[in-house]
Amino acid sequence: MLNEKLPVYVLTGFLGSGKTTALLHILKNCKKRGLRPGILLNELGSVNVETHLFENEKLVEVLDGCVCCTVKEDFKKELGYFLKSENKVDLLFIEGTGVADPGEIVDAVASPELFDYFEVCSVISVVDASRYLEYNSMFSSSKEIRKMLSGQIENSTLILLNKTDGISAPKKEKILKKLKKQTEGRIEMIDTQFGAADIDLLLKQRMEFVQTKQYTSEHHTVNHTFQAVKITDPELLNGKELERKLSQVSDSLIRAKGIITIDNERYHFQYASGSLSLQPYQNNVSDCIILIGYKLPVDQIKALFNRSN
Ligand SMILES: Nc1nc2c(ncn2[C@@H]2O[C@H](COP(=O)(O)OP(=O)(O)OP(=O)(O)O)[C@@H](O)[C@H]2O)c(=O)[nH]1
Repeated sequence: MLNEKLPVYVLTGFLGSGKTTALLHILKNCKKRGLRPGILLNELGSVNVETHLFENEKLVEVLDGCVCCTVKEDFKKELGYFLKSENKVDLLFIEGTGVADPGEIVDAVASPELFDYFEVCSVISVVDASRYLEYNSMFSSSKEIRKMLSGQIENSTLILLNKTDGISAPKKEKILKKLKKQTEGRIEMIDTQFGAADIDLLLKQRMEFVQTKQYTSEHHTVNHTFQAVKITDPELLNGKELERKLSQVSDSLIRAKGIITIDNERYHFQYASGSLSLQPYQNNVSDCIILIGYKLPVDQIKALFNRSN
C-alpha cells in the first residue's frame, strides 16, 4: 500500500513570502523530469486571483477559509479529486494560505480516511528574508500571530530563506542564526531567490507515513525525523487506557487521532496538546490509531498498540 500513496508536498509561509513563486519553479522542474504534478491551492478569499498562473494544470482550489481550520472538511473531500483515474498525478503540491499552520494540514492528510492514499513527504516553509526581522518585531505583541509565524517554521521539514536578493550578508547571517536557534538546528535551510532551489533538495522525502499492522514481522527503518504512524486494527482500549499509552510516548508525540471501539460503540478520538477527547463515530472507516510526531519511537508504539494475541 505504501508505494501506491500519492506523495504530497506542503508549501507554507507568511503572506507574500514567495510560496507561489517557489511552486512555479518546482512545477517547471517537475515537468522537465516528466513528472505530472497536481496542485491544491487554498485561499482565504472567495476568489483566487492567481488561477491563471496554473493554466493547463491539474488544479483544485479550496477557497474562502483556511484548510487548517475552517474548511478542513472541504479540503479532505477535494483531495479525492486526485484519486480518480482520469486525474492521476505523480505528486501533489498543497499551497496553504499565508496564515495557515502546516501542522494542521499534515494532520488533515493523515486522517483515517486519507492515510492509505496520501503521504506527506515534506513541508516546505518559505521565509521572506527581507521582512523576517521586521515581522518579528512588528508582531511581538500579538501572541496569536507569533504562534502562527513560529508554527509555519517549526512545523516544517525544509526552510527556504527566500528574497535574499534584497538583503546584506550580515543581515542574512543574523536571520539564519535566529532560525537555527528557533528550530534547534533540526531543519535544513536553503537560501533562495525567487524560490529557485535545487529540485532534488525540494523533492527530498523528509517525512514519512508509516503503517504498522498487527502480526506483521516487517521492520520499518525510519530515517525521517517527522513521521505519521498508523496502527491498523489496534488493540481494544478504553479511553483511560488509550490516554495512558499515549502519555508514554508524549515526549515525541505532537498529535494523535483515530477510530476505536469501546464496548461495541465506535468513537473518533482526538489527542492534541496533551488531552484526549472522544466523539461517537458512525462512518465506515475501520479502527485505527494514527500518531504524528518528531522522532517517534516506532517499535515502542507497535509494542504499545498492536494486539498481542
Ligand atoms: N525580490 C524578490 N521578490 C520575490 C522573490 N520571490 C518572490 N518574489 C515576489 O514577491 C511577490 C509575492 O510572491 P508570491 O510568490 O506571490 O508570494 P506568496 O507567498 O505566494 O503570497 P500569498 O499567496 O499572498 O501569501 C511577487 O511579486 C514575487 O514576484 C525573491 O526571491 N526576491
